[in-house]
Amino acid sequence: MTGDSVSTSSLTTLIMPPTLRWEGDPWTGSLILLDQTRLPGEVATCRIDTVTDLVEAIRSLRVRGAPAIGVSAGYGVVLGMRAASDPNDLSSVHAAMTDAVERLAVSRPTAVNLVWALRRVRERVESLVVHQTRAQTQTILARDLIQQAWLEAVAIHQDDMAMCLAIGRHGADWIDARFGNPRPPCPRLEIITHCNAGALATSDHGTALAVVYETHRRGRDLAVLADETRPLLQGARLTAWELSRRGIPVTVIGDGMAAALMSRGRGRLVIVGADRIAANGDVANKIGTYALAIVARRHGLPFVVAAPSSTFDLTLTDGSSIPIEQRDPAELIWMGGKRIVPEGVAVENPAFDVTPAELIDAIVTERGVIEPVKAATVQALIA
Ligand SMILES: CSC[C@@H](O)[C@@H](O)C(=O)COP(=O)(O)O
Repeated sequence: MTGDSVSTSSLTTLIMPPTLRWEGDPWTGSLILLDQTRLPGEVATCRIDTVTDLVEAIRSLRVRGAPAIGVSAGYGVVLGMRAASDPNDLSSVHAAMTDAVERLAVSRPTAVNLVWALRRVRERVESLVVHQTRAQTQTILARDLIQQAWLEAVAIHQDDMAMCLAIGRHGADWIDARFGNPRPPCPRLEIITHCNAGALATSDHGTALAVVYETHRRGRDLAVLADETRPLLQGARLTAWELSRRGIPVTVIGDGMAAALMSRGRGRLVIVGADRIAANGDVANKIGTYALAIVARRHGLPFVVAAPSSTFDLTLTDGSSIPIEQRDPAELIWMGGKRIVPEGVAVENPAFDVTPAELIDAIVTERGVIEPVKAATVQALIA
């Protein structure tokens, strides 16, 4: 893995660089990731050429956010196929694909977009292999197989951008219907969000933040309160960075502050993203989301989730069986290179929690809005 870096201070007027992109052709090109572990201090990219490097990048959150993990994993399969023991042999490339899919699938357990994208690439490659076997003539070369995998990865990438834009439109329609005329003297809409469900978590635009961007584009006066999101500070480091770069007023608050602010009339709406949504509408998202949903209900604020259909896992009847990633306790024990938890004290670090459907007022998808949130309405839009 190699990379380039530049200090952000000289870049404040530049547009955000892409979260991820493919550079070059399918056979020799690379996946270029914006290294999110280095934001906001540095805008640095890393060049990914192997499955091993991509697994490391996903685990260490260089690339993160459910949709962005899925899109990069699609390209990761291409990298794996290219590294086959005999890149000119069909069965060797096929075996390398299976190996890449298996290794990438376990890189992070909660975001279902990862296995969704891997399945799309695998199915496209396998349908060609089956076709080839039936035809009994060698019409498909190993390099064609790699190209087909890459074309599917590109399609996933493009679909993700289109889904985010559609989520933005449906979410902004929902806000217009709920809060009325967006033009002044309409009071400022203060939106609370958690973690980062923005352009950095997707190919572009985001999910929760796509709604913010579209609502802002339509002329509504709005501002965002961004939870800092302990322990890795995606809210403070990433959401605040991307919103300020796009000219949206943003204020960072500590994770425990939302209830107190709401009790004093602050915040009119909560919008968050999702990593996996069960068939009944239970939502797994960054740890702290559940607490935010409870305090939003207590104070009468609508609690909205924004996610593409690729985030739904209809094989799970409810959220109790969503796998929750347990991350290294060191993320909590250390801060800025200093130990903040005494030696010998136990630490737990679940990265996600599950918000029950009953606390969610609406789920905005690229297909429309699920409201009320329950098994029947999820089924009607997503199945
Ligand atoms: C559109 S992103 C939705 C979620 O993936 C996001 O809210 C989130 O929880 C990200 O967690 P992360 O651990 O940073 O990958």
